[in-house]
Amino acid sequence: ACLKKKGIPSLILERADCIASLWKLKTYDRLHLHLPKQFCELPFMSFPANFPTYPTKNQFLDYLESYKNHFGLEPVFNKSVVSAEFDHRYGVWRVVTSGPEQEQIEYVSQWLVVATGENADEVMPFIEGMCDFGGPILHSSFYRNGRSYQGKDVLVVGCGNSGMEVALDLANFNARTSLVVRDSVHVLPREMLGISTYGLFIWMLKWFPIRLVDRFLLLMSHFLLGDTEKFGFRRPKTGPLELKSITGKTPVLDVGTVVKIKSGNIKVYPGIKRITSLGAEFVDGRKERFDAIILATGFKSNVPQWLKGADMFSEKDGMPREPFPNGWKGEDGLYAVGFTRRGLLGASFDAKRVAEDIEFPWTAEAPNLVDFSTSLSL
Ligand SMILES: Cc1cc2nc3c(=O)[nH]c(=O)nc-3n(C[C@H](O)[C@H](O)[C@H](O)COP(=O)(O)OP(=O)(O)OC[C@H]3O[C@@H](n4cnc5c(N)ncnc54)[C@H](O)[C@@H]3O)c2cc1C
Ligand SMILES: NC(=O)C1=CN([C@@H]2O[C@H](COP(=O)(O)OP(=O)(O)OC[C@H]3O[C@@H](n4cnc5c(N)ncnc54)[C@H](OP(=O)(O)O)[C@@H]3O)[C@@H](O)[C@H]2O)C=CC1
Ligand SMILES: O=C(O)C(=O)Cc1c[nH]c2ccccc12
Repeated sequence: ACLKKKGIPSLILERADCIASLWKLKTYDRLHLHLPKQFCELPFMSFPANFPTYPTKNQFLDYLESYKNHFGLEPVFNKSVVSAEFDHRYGVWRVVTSGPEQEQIEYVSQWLVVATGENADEVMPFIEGMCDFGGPILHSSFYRNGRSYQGKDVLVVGCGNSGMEVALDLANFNARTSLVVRDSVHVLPREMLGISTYGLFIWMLKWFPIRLVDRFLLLMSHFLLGDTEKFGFRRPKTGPLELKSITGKTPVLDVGTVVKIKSGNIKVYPGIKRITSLGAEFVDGRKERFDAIILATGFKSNVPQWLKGADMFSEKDGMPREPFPNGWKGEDGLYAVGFTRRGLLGASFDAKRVAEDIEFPWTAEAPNLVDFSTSLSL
Protein backbone atom coordinates (compact mmCIF):
# COMPACT_ATOMS: atom_id res chain seq x y z
CA ALA A 1 0.00 0.00 0.00
CA CYS A 2 2.87 2.40 0.82
CA LEU A 3 4.42 1.80 -2.61
CA LYS A 4 1.05 2.06 -4.36
CA LYS A 5 0.38 5.44 -2.71
CA LYS A 6 3.59 6.71 -4.29
CA GLY A 7 2.63 5.33 -7.69
CA ILE A 8 5.35 2.66 -7.60
CA PRO A 9 4.11 -0.65 -9.06
CA SER A 10 4.88 -3.84 -7.17
CA LEU A 11 4.16 -7.54 -7.33
CA ILE A 12 3.24 -9.51 -4.20
CA LEU A 13 4.17 -13.20 -4.22
CA GLU A 14 2.28 -15.37 -1.68
CA ARG A 15 2.71 -19.10 -1.07
CA ALA A 16 -0.83 -19.59 0.27
CA ASP A 17 -4.05 -19.21 -1.74
CA CYS A 18 -5.33 -16.27 0.34
CA ILE A 19 -4.19 -13.12 2.07
CA ALA A 20 -3.35 -13.13 5.81
CA SER A 21 -2.74 -16.87 5.77
CA LEU A 22 -1.20 -16.84 9.26
CA TRP A 23 -4.36 -15.40 10.77
CA LYS A 24 -6.79 -17.26 8.50
CA LEU A 25 -5.26 -20.74 8.47
CA LYS A 26 -2.96 -21.05 11.46
CA THR A 27 -4.72 -19.57 14.48
CA TYR A 28 -7.30 -20.73 17.00
CA ASP A 29 -10.94 -19.60 17.00
CA ARG A 30 -10.91 -17.47 20.16
CA LEU A 31 -7.92 -15.33 19.10
CA HIS A 32 -8.27 -11.55 19.42
CA LEU A 33 -5.64 -8.89 18.88
CA HIS A 34 -3.97 -8.66 22.28
CA LEU A 35 -2.95 -5.06 21.85
CA PRO A 36 -5.62 -2.33 21.48
CA LYS A 37 -6.62 -1.77 17.86
CA GLN A 38 -4.93 1.64 17.53
CA PHE A 39 -1.56 -0.14 18.01
CA CYS A 40 -2.26 -2.70 15.27
CA GLU A 41 -3.18 -0.46 12.34
CA LEU A 42 -1.55 -0.76 8.96
CA PRO A 43 -0.50 2.53 7.28
CA PHE A 44 -3.19 4.99 6.07
CA MET A 45 -6.27 3.05 7.28
CA SER A 46 -7.73 2.90 10.79
CA PHE A 47 -9.93 0.13 12.14
CA PRO A 48 -13.68 0.83 11.89
CA ALA A 49 -14.94 2.85 14.88
CA ASN A 50 -17.50 0.14 15.73
CA PHE A 51 -14.79 -2.50 16.21
CA PRO A 52 -14.08 -3.29 19.88
CA THR A 53 -10.76 -2.32 21.50
CA TYR A 54 -9.47 -5.87 20.91
CA PRO A 55 -10.92 -6.99 17.53
CA THR A 56 -11.63 -10.67 17.03
CA LYS A 57 -9.66 -12.75 14.55
CA ASN A 58 -12.52 -12.47 12.02
CA GLN A 59 -12.81 -8.71 12.47
CA PHE A 60 -9.07 -8.40 11.92
CA LEU A 61 -9.37 -10.54 8.78
CA ASP A 62 -12.25 -8.30 7.55
CA TYR A 63 -10.04 -5.26 8.12
CA LEU A 64 -7.22 -6.82 6.06
CA GLU A 65 -9.66 -7.76 3.26
CA SER A 66 -10.95 -4.14 3.13
CA TYR A 67 -7.35 -2.92 3.21
CA LYS A 68 -6.47 -5.07 0.21
CA ASN A 69 -9.58 -3.87 -1.68
CA HIS A 70 -9.12 -0.21 -0.75
CA PHE A 71 -5.56 -0.10 -2.10
CA GLY A 72 -6.30 -2.44 -5.03
CA LEU A 73 -3.65 -4.96 -3.97
CA GLU A 74 -3.68 -8.19 -5.93
CA PRO A 75 -1.20 -10.72 -4.63
CA VAL A 76 -0.21 -13.59 -6.90
CA PHE A 77 -1.24 -16.66 -4.89
CA ASN A 78 0.23 -20.18 -4.79
CA LYS A 79 3.70 -18.87 -5.46
CA SER A 80 6.15 -20.10 -2.88
CA VAL A 81 9.53 -18.37 -3.13
CA VAL A 82 12.19 -21.09 -3.25
CA SER A 83 15.19 -18.89 -4.04
CA ALA A 84 16.14 -15.24 -4.40
CA GLU A 85 19.57 -14.03 -5.40
CA PHE A 86 21.08 -10.76 -6.60
CA ASP A 87 22.46 -10.98 -10.12
CA HIS A 88 25.47 -8.64 -10.00
CA ARG A 89 25.94 -8.76 -13.75
CA TYR A 90 22.59 -7.18 -14.55
CA GLY A 91 21.96 -5.50 -11.17
CA VAL A 92 18.64 -7.25 -10.58
CA TRP A 93 17.08 -9.70 -8.13
CA ARG A 94 16.16 -13.11 -9.54
CA VAL A 95 13.33 -14.64 -7.56
CA VAL A 96 12.22 -18.20 -8.28
CA THR A 97 8.82 -19.51 -7.16
CA SER A 98 7.34 -22.96 -7.11
CA GLY A 99 3.60 -23.62 -7.56
CA PRO A 100 1.21 -26.43 -6.59
CA GLU A 101 2.35 -28.57 -9.56
CA GLN A 102 6.02 -27.83 -8.80
CA GLU A 103 6.13 -25.50 -11.82
CA GLN A 104 8.89 -22.91 -11.45
CA ILE A 105 8.72 -19.27 -12.50
CA GLU A 106 11.52 -16.72 -12.36
CA TYR A 107 10.69 -13.09 -11.56
CA VAL A 108 13.20 -10.28 -12.04
CA SER A 109 13.11 -7.00 -10.11
CA GLN A 110 15.23 -4.08 -9.11
CA TRP A 111 14.07 -4.06 -5.48
CA LEU A 112 13.16 -6.98 -3.25
CA VAL A 113 11.10 -6.53 -0.08
CA VAL A 114 11.22 -9.55 2.23
CA ALA A 115 7.91 -9.72 4.14
CA THR A 116 7.60 -13.43 4.85
CA GLY A 117 7.30 -12.77 8.58
CA GLU A 118 8.72 -13.85 11.91
CA ASN A 119 6.14 -16.64 12.04
CA ALA A 120 6.66 -18.31 8.64
CA ASP A 121 7.37 -21.83 9.93
CA GLU A 122 6.32 -23.70 13.07
CA VAL A 123 8.99 -24.54 15.66
CA MET A 124 8.63 -28.32 16.21
CA PRO A 125 11.03 -29.43 18.96
CA PHE A 126 12.33 -32.97 19.05
CA ILE A 127 11.47 -34.52 22.42
CA GLU A 128 12.69 -38.01 23.30
CA GLY A 129 9.92 -40.60 22.99
CA MET A 130 7.69 -38.47 20.74
CA CYS A 131 7.31 -41.27 18.21
CA ASP A 132 6.02 -43.68 20.89
CA PHE A 133 3.15 -41.45 22.07
CA GLY A 134 -0.23 -43.10 21.47
CA GLY A 135 -2.30 -39.92 21.00
CA PRO A 136 -2.11 -36.89 18.69
CA ILE A 137 0.76 -34.39 18.94
CA LEU A 138 0.00 -31.15 17.12
CA HIS A 139 1.45 -27.65 16.86
CA SER A 140 -0.71 -24.83 18.24
CA SER A 141 -1.16 -23.52 14.66
CA PHE A 142 -3.36 -26.61 14.00
CA TYR A 143 -5.43 -26.12 17.17
CA ARG A 144 -8.83 -24.46 16.62
CA ASN A 145 -10.80 -25.05 19.84
CA GLY A 146 -11.19 -27.49 22.72
CA ARG A 147 -14.49 -29.13 21.64
CA SER A 148 -12.96 -32.49 20.76
CA TYR A 149 -10.82 -32.52 23.93
CA GLN A 150 -13.70 -32.40 26.43
CA GLY A 151 -12.97 -34.71 29.40
CA LYS A 152 -9.53 -35.58 28.05
CA ASP A 153 -6.10 -35.02 29.59
CA VAL A 154 -4.24 -32.55 27.42
CA LEU A 155 -0.67 -31.29 27.81
CA VAL A 156 0.22 -27.89 26.35
CA VAL A 157 3.98 -27.43 25.83
CA GLY A 158 5.17 -23.81 25.89
CA CYS A 159 3.84 -20.79 27.74
CA GLY A 160 4.11 -17.90 25.31
CA ASN A 161 0.90 -16.07 24.44
CA SER A 162 -0.26 -19.06 22.30
CA GLY A 163 0.31 -21.73 24.96
CA MET A 164 -1.32 -19.66 27.68
CA GLU A 165 -4.43 -18.99 25.61
CA VAL A 166 -4.74 -22.53 24.21
CA ALA A 167 -4.57 -23.83 27.81
CA LEU A 168 -7.32 -21.40 28.81
CA ASP A 169 -9.47 -22.48 25.86
CA LEU A 170 -9.01 -26.18 26.70
CA ALA A 171 -9.96 -25.56 30.34
CA ASN A 172 -13.07 -23.64 29.19
CA PHE A 173 -14.04 -26.71 27.14
CA ASN A 174 -13.62 -28.88 30.27
CA ALA A 175 -10.45 -30.63 29.18
CA ARG A 176 -8.15 -31.58 32.09
CA THR A 177 -5.38 -29.21 31.10
CA SER A 178 -1.68 -29.13 31.98
CA LEU A 179 0.92 -26.58 30.90
CA VAL A 180 4.69 -27.00 30.57
CA VAL A 181 6.65 -23.96 31.80
CA ARG A 182 10.29 -24.89 31.31
CA ASP A 183 11.93 -21.51 31.83
CA SER A 184 11.37 -18.13 33.46
CA VAL A 185 8.65 -15.94 31.95
CA HIS A 186 6.99 -12.57 32.56
CA VAL A 187 3.23 -12.70 32.83
CA LEU A 188 1.45 -9.33 32.89
CA PRO A 189 -2.30 -8.69 32.98
CA ARG A 190 -3.58 -7.53 29.57
CA GLU A 191 -5.15 -4.53 31.35
CA MET A 192 -4.34 -2.61 34.50
CA LEU A 193 -7.28 -0.89 36.18
CA GLY A 194 -9.21 -0.62 32.91
CA ILE A 195 -6.24 0.66 30.85
CA SER A 196 -4.40 -1.63 28.39
CA THR A 197 -1.00 -2.58 29.78
CA TYR A 198 0.53 -2.01 26.33
CA GLY A 199 -0.98 1.50 25.99
CA LEU A 200 0.10 2.31 29.52
CA PHE A 201 3.74 1.34 29.07
CA ILE A 202 4.02 2.97 25.64
CA TRP A 203 2.86 6.21 27.29
CA MET A 204 5.10 5.76 30.35
CA LEU A 205 8.18 5.09 28.20
CA LYS A 206 7.84 8.64 26.82
CA TRP A 207 8.48 10.02 30.30
CA PHE A 208 10.34 7.44 32.36
CA PRO A 209 13.36 5.15 31.89
CA ILE A 210 12.62 1.54 30.92
CA ARG A 211 13.75 0.09 34.27
CA LEU A 212 11.37 2.32 36.20
CA VAL A 213 8.49 1.37 33.89
CA ASP A 214 9.40 -2.30 34.39
CA ARG A 215 9.36 -1.82 38.18
CA PHE A 216 5.91 -0.28 37.93
CA LEU A 217 4.62 -3.10 35.66
CA LEU A 218 5.93 -5.76 38.05
CA LEU A 219 4.39 -4.04 41.05
CA MET A 220 1.00 -3.76 39.33
CA SER A 221 1.22 -7.37 38.11
CA HIS A 222 1.92 -8.54 41.64
CA PHE A 223 -1.06 -6.55 42.89
CA LEU A 224 -3.44 -7.83 40.16
CA LEU A 225 -2.23 -11.40 39.51
CA GLY A 226 -0.53 -12.24 42.82
CA ASP A 227 2.87 -13.89 43.19
CA THR A 228 3.08 -15.81 39.91
CA GLU A 229 6.24 -17.61 41.13
CA LYS A 230 4.05 -19.52 43.62
CA PHE A 231 2.25 -21.32 40.82
CA GLY A 232 5.16 -22.09 38.50
CA PHE A 233 6.06 -18.89 36.64
CA ARG A 234 9.55 -17.90 37.72
CA ARG A 235 10.20 -14.31 36.66
CA PRO A 236 13.38 -13.50 34.69
CA LYS A 237 15.87 -11.28 36.53
CA THR A 238 15.57 -8.65 33.80
CA GLY A 239 12.28 -6.72 33.67
CA PRO A 240 9.66 -7.44 30.95
CA LEU A 241 10.34 -4.48 28.65
CA GLU A 242 14.11 -4.53 29.05
CA LEU A 243 14.05 -8.27 28.25
CA LYS A 244 11.83 -7.63 25.21
CA SER A 245 14.24 -4.99 23.95
CA ILE A 246 17.35 -7.15 24.52
CA THR A 247 16.12 -10.61 23.43
CA GLY A 248 12.79 -9.98 21.65
CA LYS A 249 11.01 -12.31 24.09
CA THR A 250 7.43 -11.06 24.39
CA PRO A 251 5.87 -10.99 27.86
CA VAL A 252 2.63 -12.94 28.16
CA LEU A 253 -0.41 -10.69 28.31
CA ASP A 254 -2.76 -12.73 30.47
CA VAL A 255 -6.39 -13.03 29.38
CA GLY A 256 -7.61 -15.30 32.19
CA THR A 257 -5.21 -18.27 32.30
CA VAL A 258 -3.68 -17.22 35.62
CA VAL A 259 -7.07 -17.38 37.39
CA LYS A 260 -7.58 -20.93 36.04
CA ILE A 261 -4.13 -21.93 37.28
CA LYS A 262 -4.82 -20.44 40.72
CA SER A 263 -8.09 -22.36 40.98
CA GLY A 264 -6.34 -25.60 40.00
CA ASN A 265 -8.19 -25.95 36.66
CA ILE A 266 -4.87 -25.81 34.82
CA LYS A 267 -1.86 -27.63 36.27
CA VAL A 268 1.69 -26.35 35.71
CA TYR A 269 4.68 -28.66 35.13
CA PRO A 270 8.38 -27.93 34.57
CA GLY A 271 10.28 -29.11 31.43
CA ILE A 272 9.58 -32.49 29.83
CA LYS A 273 12.23 -35.19 30.31
CA ARG A 274 10.68 -37.60 27.84
CA ILE A 275 7.41 -38.53 26.24
CA THR A 276 6.14 -42.08 26.76
CA SER A 277 3.46 -44.12 24.98
CA LEU A 278 0.87 -43.00 27.56
CA GLY A 279 2.00 -39.54 28.60
CA ALA A 280 5.04 -37.61 29.75
CA GLU A 281 7.77 -37.66 32.35
CA PHE A 282 8.90 -34.30 33.70
CA VAL A 283 12.34 -33.11 34.83
CA ASP A 284 11.20 -33.15 38.47
CA GLY A 285 10.48 -36.89 38.17
CA ARG A 286 6.66 -36.71 37.99
CA LYS A 287 4.93 -38.93 35.40
CA GLU A 288 1.44 -38.21 34.05
CA ARG A 289 -0.94 -39.75 31.51
CA PHE A 290 -2.09 -37.59 28.60
CA ASP A 291 -4.48 -38.17 25.69
CA ALA A 292 -3.07 -35.37 23.50
CA ILE A 293 -0.12 -32.99 23.38
CA ILE A 294 -0.21 -29.51 21.89
CA LEU A 295 3.13 -27.91 21.04
CA ALA A 296 2.75 -24.17 21.56
CA THR A 297 6.47 -23.87 20.92
CA GLY A 298 6.38 -20.84 18.63
CA PHE A 299 7.42 -19.96 15.11
CA LYS A 300 10.49 -18.97 13.12
CA SER A 301 11.47 -17.05 10.02
CA ASN A 302 12.16 -19.10 6.85
CA VAL A 303 14.37 -16.53 5.09
CA PRO A 304 17.64 -18.57 5.24
CA GLN A 305 15.88 -21.37 3.29
CA TRP A 306 15.47 -19.23 0.17
CA LEU A 307 17.49 -15.96 0.30
CA LYS A 308 20.93 -16.65 -1.11
CA GLY A 309 24.17 -14.67 -0.97
CA ALA A 310 22.79 -11.75 1.09
CA ASP A 311 24.37 -10.88 4.42
CA MET A 312 21.41 -8.85 5.69
CA PHE A 313 19.70 -11.78 7.46
CA SER A 314 21.25 -14.04 10.09
CA GLU A 315 21.53 -17.70 9.06
CA LYS A 316 20.78 -18.66 12.65
CA ASP A 317 17.33 -17.16 13.21
CA GLY A 318 16.40 -15.71 9.82
CA MET A 319 16.09 -12.20 11.28
CA PRO A 320 17.91 -9.05 10.08
CA ARG A 321 21.35 -8.79 11.69
CA GLU A 322 20.84 -5.07 12.44
CA PRO A 323 18.54 -4.54 15.42
CA PHE A 324 15.46 -2.27 15.35
CA PRO A 325 15.10 0.45 14.07
CA ASN A 326 17.82 -0.27 11.46
CA GLY A 327 16.91 -3.76 10.25
CA TRP A 328 14.73 -2.69 7.31
CA LYS A 329 17.46 -1.84 4.78
CA GLY A 330 20.08 -4.09 3.20
CA GLU A 331 22.37 -3.94 0.17
CA ASP A 332 21.51 -3.91 -3.55
CA GLY A 333 17.86 -2.87 -3.13
CA LEU A 334 17.04 -5.51 -0.51
CA TYR A 335 14.55 -4.59 2.24
CA ALA A 336 12.82 -6.24 5.21
CA VAL A 337 9.33 -5.50 6.52
CA GLY A 338 7.92 -7.18 9.62
CA PHE A 339 11.05 -8.47 11.37
CA THR A 340 11.18 -6.05 14.29
CA ARG A 341 9.59 -8.27 16.98
CA ARG A 342 7.25 -5.34 17.46
CA GLY A 343 4.06 -6.74 15.96
CA LEU A 344 1.98 -4.93 13.35
CA LEU A 345 3.16 -1.49 14.44
CA GLY A 346 6.74 -2.54 13.72
CA ALA A 347 5.77 -3.81 10.25
CA SER A 348 3.98 -0.52 9.49
CA PHE A 349 7.07 1.43 10.55
CA ASP A 350 9.25 -0.63 8.18
CA ALA A 351 6.79 -0.38 5.27
CA LYS A 352 6.78 3.42 5.36
CA ARG A 353 10.59 3.61 5.53
CA VAL A 354 11.01 1.17 2.63
CA ALA A 355 8.58 3.06 0.35
CA GLU A 356 10.29 6.38 1.15
CA ASP A 357 13.66 4.84 0.33
CA ILE A 358 12.54 3.41 -3.02
CA GLU A 359 10.67 6.57 -4.03
CA PHE A 360 13.73 8.67 -4.91
CA PRO A 361 15.53 6.20 -7.22
CA TRP A 362 12.18 5.20 -8.70
CA THR A 363 11.17 8.75 -9.68
CA ALA A 364 14.68 9.32 -11.03
CA GLU A 365 14.48 6.21 -13.21
CA ALA A 366 10.78 6.08 -14.08
CA PRO A 367 11.01 8.30 -17.24
CA ASN A 368 13.48 5.83 -18.75
CA LEU A 369 11.15 2.94 -17.98
CA VAL A 370 8.17 4.73 -19.59
CA ASP A 371 10.26 5.42 -22.73
CA PHE A 372 11.20 1.79 -22.84
CA SER A 373 7.62 0.49 -22.68
CA THR A 374 6.47 3.05 -25.29
CA SER A 375 9.09 1.86 -27.71
CA LEU A 376 8.02 -1.69 -26.99
CA SER A 377 4.37 -1.02 -27.82
CA LEU A 378 5.40 0.66 -31.09
C1 LIG B 1 -1.23 -16.01 17.06
C2 LIG B 1 -0.61 -14.65 16.78
C3 LIG B 1 -1.21 -13.49 17.28
C4 LIG B 1 -0.62 -12.25 17.07
N1 LIG B 1 -1.23 -11.14 17.60
C5 LIG B 1 -0.71 -9.91 17.38
C6 LIG B 1 -1.35 -8.73 17.89
O1 LIG B 1 -2.37 -8.79 18.57
N2 LIG B 1 -0.80 -7.52 17.61
C7 LIG B 1 0.33 -7.41 16.85
O2 LIG B 1 0.76 -6.28 16.61
N3 LIG B 1 0.97 -8.50 16.37
C8 LIG B 1 0.48 -9.74 16.64
N4 LIG B 1 1.12 -10.87 16.18
C9 LIG B 1 2.41 -10.71 15.48
C10 LIG B 1 2.30 -11.05 13.97
O3 LIG B 1 3.62 -11.13 13.60
C11 LIG B 1 1.43 -10.10 13.17
O4 LIG B 1 0.12 -10.24 13.60
C12 LIG B 1 1.38 -10.25 11.64
O5 LIG B 1 0.70 -11.37 11.16
C13 LIG B 1 2.72 -10.12 11.00
O6 LIG B 1 2.51 -9.80 9.66
P1 LIG B 1 3.57 -10.10 8.54
O7 LIG B 1 2.94 -9.67 7.26
O8 LIG B 1 4.89 -9.58 8.91
O9 LIG B 1 3.71 -11.70 8.55
P2 LIG B 1 2.60 -12.82 8.17
O10 LIG B 1 1.24 -12.39 8.58
O11 LIG B 1 3.13 -14.11 8.71
O12 LIG B 1 2.67 -12.81 6.57
C14 LIG B 1 3.74 -13.37 5.85
C15 LIG B 1 3.21 -14.04 4.60
O13 LIG B 1 4.30 -14.52 3.83
C16 LIG B 1 3.97 -15.79 3.28
N5 LIG B 1 5.22 -16.52 3.03
C17 LIG B 1 6.09 -17.03 3.94
N6 LIG B 1 7.13 -17.63 3.30
C18 LIG B 1 6.91 -17.49 1.98
C19 LIG B 1 7.62 -17.90 0.81
N7 LIG B 1 8.79 -18.55 0.88
N8 LIG B 1 7.08 -17.59 -0.40
C20 LIG B 1 5.91 -16.92 -0.50
N9 LIG B 1 5.18 -16.51 0.56
C21 LIG B 1 5.69 -16.79 1.79
C22 LIG B 1 3.10 -16.45 4.34
O14 LIG B 1 2.29 -17.45 3.79
C23 LIG B 1 2.31 -15.26 4.90
O15 LIG B 1 1.07 -15.10 4.27
C24 LIG B 1 0.57 -12.14 16.35
C25 LIG B 1 1.16 -13.31 15.84
C26 LIG B 1 0.59 -14.56 16.06
C27 LIG B 1 1.26 -15.81 15.54
N1 LIG C 1 -2.93 -11.68 19.90
C1 LIG C 1 -2.67 -12.59 20.79
O1 LIG C 1 -3.41 -12.71 21.73
C2 LIG C 1 -1.54 -13.54 20.60
C3 LIG C 1 -0.29 -13.15 20.16
N2 LIG C 1 0.71 -14.06 19.92
C4 LIG C 1 2.02 -13.62 19.41
O2 LIG C 1 2.48 -14.56 18.45
C5 LIG C 1 3.87 -14.75 18.54
C6 LIG C 1 4.20 -16.23 18.77
O3 LIG C 1 3.73 -16.63 20.06
P1 LIG C 1 3.82 -18.14 20.57
O4 LIG C 1 3.21 -19.01 19.55
O5 LIG C 1 3.28 -18.18 21.95
O6 LIG C 1 5.39 -18.47 20.56
P2 LIG C 1 6.57 -17.95 21.52
O7 LIG C 1 7.82 -18.13 20.77
O8 LIG C 1 6.26 -16.61 22.08
O9 LIG C 1 6.52 -18.99 22.74
C7 LIG C 1 6.94 -20.31 22.60
C8 LIG C 1 7.05 -20.93 23.98
O10 LIG C 1 7.37 -22.31 23.82
C9 LIG C 1 8.42 -22.63 24.71
N3 LIG C 1 9.13 -23.80 24.20
C10 LIG C 1 9.76 -23.94 23.00
N4 LIG C 1 10.28 -25.18 22.88
C11 LIG C 1 9.97 -25.83 24.03
C12 LIG C 1 10.22 -27.14 24.53
N5 LIG C 1 10.91 -28.02 23.82
N6 LIG C 1 9.76 -27.47 25.76
C13 LIG C 1 9.07 -26.58 26.49
N7 LIG C 1 8.78 -25.33 26.08
C14 LIG C 1 9.24 -24.96 24.87
C15 LIG C 1 9.26 -21.38 24.81
O11 LIG C 1 9.99 -21.43 25.99
P3 LIG C 1 11.43 -20.74 26.13
O12 LIG C 1 11.16 -19.30 26.35
O13 LIG C 1 12.02 -21.42 27.29
O14 LIG C 1 12.19 -21.01 24.84
C16 LIG C 1 8.14 -20.33 24.84
O15 LIG C 1 7.61 -20.19 26.14
C17 LIG C 1 4.33 -13.84 19.68
O16 LIG C 1 4.77 -12.64 19.14
C18 LIG C 1 3.07 -13.65 20.49
O17 LIG C 1 3.06 -12.45 21.24
C19 LIG C 1 0.47 -15.38 20.13
C20 LIG C 1 -0.75 -15.81 20.57
C21 LIG C 1 -1.82 -14.91 20.90
O1 LIG D 1 5.42 -9.14 18.98
C1 LIG D 1 4.43 -9.37 19.67
O2 LIG D 1 4.28 -10.38 20.30
C2 LIG D 1 3.30 -8.47 19.69
O3 LIG D 1 2.24 -8.96 19.53
C3 LIG D 1 3.46 -7.01 19.89
C4 LIG D 1 4.33 -6.50 20.94
C5 LIG D 1 5.37 -5.67 20.71
N1 LIG D 1 5.93 -5.31 21.90
C6 LIG D 1 5.28 -5.90 22.89
C7 LIG D 1 5.49 -5.83 24.27
C8 LIG D 1 4.64 -6.54 25.07
C9 LIG D 1 3.62 -7.28 24.52
C10 LIG D 1 3.42 -7.34 23.14
C11 LIG D 1 4.26 -6.65 22.33
